[in-house]
Amino acid sequence: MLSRRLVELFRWVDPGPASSHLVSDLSGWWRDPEVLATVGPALAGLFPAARPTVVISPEVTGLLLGPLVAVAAGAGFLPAYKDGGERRRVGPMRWAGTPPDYRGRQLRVGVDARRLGPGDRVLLADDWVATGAQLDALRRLVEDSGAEFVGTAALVATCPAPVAERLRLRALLTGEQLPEG
Ligand SMILES: O=P(O)(O)OC[C@H]1O[C@H](OP(=O)(O)OP(=O)(O)O)[C@H](O)[C@@H]1O
Repeated sequence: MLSRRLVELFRWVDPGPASSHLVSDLSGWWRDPEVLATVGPALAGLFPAARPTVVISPEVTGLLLGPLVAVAAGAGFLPAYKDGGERRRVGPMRWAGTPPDYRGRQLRVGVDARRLGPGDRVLLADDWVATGAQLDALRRLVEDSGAEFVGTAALVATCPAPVAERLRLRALLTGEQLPEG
């Protein structure tokens, strides 16, 4: 079963003396053929009747995970970028600001404005919802675009309950199911 496999392959790692805390290492998930084959259908399956037209996920991990979910859901994929990144953008962007995320960063996240609008049904997807700051900004961005927000599918959810409610969050794992950091 996928959630058990995710727990088995999950690690906390010490990034070195510059850091005061352990960080999650999800590389075992992406390296595992079984996880890679099943993670998209599992997340899309959390919203079986949603019929999204597009899945949106924030860079960088979202660029890997989002398309797997989109293929399984029969939807397209729209990447969300963080402002200030290296990537060159073509066309107008639609941006939204975040409150401090799990690293204390206040970011702007954005998507290609031409690729989202009324008539779209949007499923957000991500690996880990910590504070929910990034996804909550994307939820607002989606609603401001005139598209319909259908919910959020994630592998791990550790965010506060009110945020989870706003995001209509469904996740495969809670923080308690992972080993202690
Ligand atoms: O709930 P939040 O506090 O908003 O944080 C969760 C987000 O942070 C992580 O990505 P990160 O920005 O570290 O980028 P990465 O995908 O490159 O690891 C994670 O993949 C989520 O996208």
